[in-house]
Order: sequence, then C-alpha cells, then structure tokens
Amino acid sequence: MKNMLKNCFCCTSHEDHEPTISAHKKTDYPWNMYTLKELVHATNNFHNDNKIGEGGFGSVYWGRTSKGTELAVKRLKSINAKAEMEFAVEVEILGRVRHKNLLGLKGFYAGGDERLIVYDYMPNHSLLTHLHGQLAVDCLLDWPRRMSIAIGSAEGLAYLHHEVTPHIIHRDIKASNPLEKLPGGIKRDIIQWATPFVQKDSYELIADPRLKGRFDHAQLKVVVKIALACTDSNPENRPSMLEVVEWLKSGIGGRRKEIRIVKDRVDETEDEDDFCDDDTDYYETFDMKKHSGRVPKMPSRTR
Ligand SMILES: Nc1ncnc2c1ncn2[C@@H]1O[C@H](COP(=O)(O)OP(=O)(O)OP(=O)(O)O)[C@@H](O)[C@H]1O
Repeated sequence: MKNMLKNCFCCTSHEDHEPTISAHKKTDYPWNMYTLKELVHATNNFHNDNKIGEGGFGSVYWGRTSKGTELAVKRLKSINAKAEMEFAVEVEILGRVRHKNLLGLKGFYAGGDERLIVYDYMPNHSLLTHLHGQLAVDCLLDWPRRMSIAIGSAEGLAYLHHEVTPHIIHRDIKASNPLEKLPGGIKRDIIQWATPFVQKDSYELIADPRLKGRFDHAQLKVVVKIALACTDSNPENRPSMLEVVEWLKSGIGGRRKEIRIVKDRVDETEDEDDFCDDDTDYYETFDMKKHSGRVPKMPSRTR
C-alpha cells in the first residue's frame, strides 16, 4: 500500500517546476495523475469564486478541464506530516473505492508544496444543506427521499465494511455532527436527545418539524430503532452494516410494498381505511429478530 503511494509521488515530483499540459493515465490504477498546470487552469488558479467548500485540511474548488469535465479539487493548505498523511490516506483509500453511492477519486497531483486531490464533482450539495441549509428552505427533502438516502448511505458503508479489502472504517460519517446545546453550554448528542421520546413512544416528536407530519410513522420507528442499535454503548450489540441494510430494506421497502398492497385493496373496495397513519399492524410484524440474533431493545409500548 505504501509502495503504491511512494511510486505515485515519484512519478509526479519531476513536474514541480515544469508542469506539462496533459494528464497521465496510468493504466494499472483507476485514477489520473494530473499536472499542476491542468488543475490550475481548470480552477482558474484556485480562484476564490471557484471555492465550494472548506474542510479540516484545505479548501475544495470547482473546476472544469479543457475537455469539459467538471471536477472538485481539494487543495491541502499546508504541508506537514499530518497533511501528508491525510493526503496519502485519502488517495490510497478512495483509489480503492468504487461504488455507485460513494464519491470517486479521479486523481491527484503531488509536487513541491502542492497536494491536490481530484474528485468527481457532486453538483447536488451536501445532505446538511438539504436538511438544514438554504436548500431546506427552497425545497423540502421529502420522506421517501430521506429514506432512500438512508438506505443508499447504509449500502455504501456496508461496501466499505464488508467488500473492500482491506475493509475500511470511515469513523467520521456526518451530515454534520448533530449536537444540541443545552442551557449552560452543555452539549448532548442526538441519541441522548432522542431516547426520552423513544421511551415515551413519542416517535413523532423526533421527526423533522419541517416535514409537518408528512412521514410514515412505522418507517420512522424502524429507522430510529436501527439508529439506536447502531449506537449501542456496547459495540458487541451493534449490528453489522449488512444487517442494517437488510433491516432498512425489509423495514422500509417492506412497508412501501405493504402500503401499495393496502392501497390497491382500498382502491378496489373504496374502503376508507387510514392505512398510512395506522402503523400498529405493520410495526408488530416488523421483527428484527427474524433478521439477526442481536436485536435492539424495543421500548415499552404505551398504547
Ligand atoms: N466532490 C465534491 N463535489 C462537490 N462539493 C464537494 C466535493 N468534495 C467536497 N465538497 C465540498 O467541500 C466541503 C469540504 O470538503 P472536505 O472533504 O474537505 O471536508 P469534510 O470532509 O467536510 O471535512 P474534514 O476534512 O474536516 O473531514 C464539503 O463539505 C462540500 O461542501
């Protein structure tokens, strides 16, 4: 693994002062080694107007190559041992990752004081922006899309945990790091915040108020329970990501199927059953035990 990176650095270092125009494609690796000139040109010399984000290690710029391909270029802000490590790990790890739900590495440049990582450009902004930022105001991310994102994210993580060799543990998944500030400046995490509602079986109070009640109650319970299982203080009790995907798909997908079937029946009989809000039957039939021996504790039901 280290050798691979070392080779990469060797291949690019000669371009420090003499960048060439074309990007090299090494056929044995699935990414490009860009020239500095090409990335400077693509990002308008890392112009502030091209800046699309800022992370712990540097700024991210939007760019377009001479062939018209859109890029996101992360420019590490300083070259020290920590930044070199971040660069090496990101290039090495992302270089091995190929999944429809995960950001792809397009390539990189390393030379002199520049460390640039090139990704596919993601035009749809972050989940955080859609949930809590400007886009949340402009266009509400509806419940079905939220559930698709949950399943898609879980699938991406399951791929990292179970399919890539060696396995990859991300350890920093976030739409943000949701912390609620309490009076006195104490912070508690989202699990501490949600647990009392779960204990009182008041799941609807956990849902994003922006949804104005337009969510599926049974699906909400399923995802909250899975989230609680994933954050169990005893790691032994936490499900694998494969189990999480299975639970989400059977819980959410099964629920969708059930709604369709019930809807068809309702359409046929003109019966006015309130199938969307009455989740009791479905909830009782969603049995995580069927899918795994390790089952999150169900809160006591009050009705
Ligand atoms: N491929 C991309 N396409 C579009 N925007 C991106 C892309 N990569 C990053 N960004 C934007 O740049 C921001 C910073 O990304 P970066 O990966 O540096 O930070 P991070 O992962 O949020 O932070 P940290 O480095 O602290 O883990 C992101 O929040 C996002 O808004």
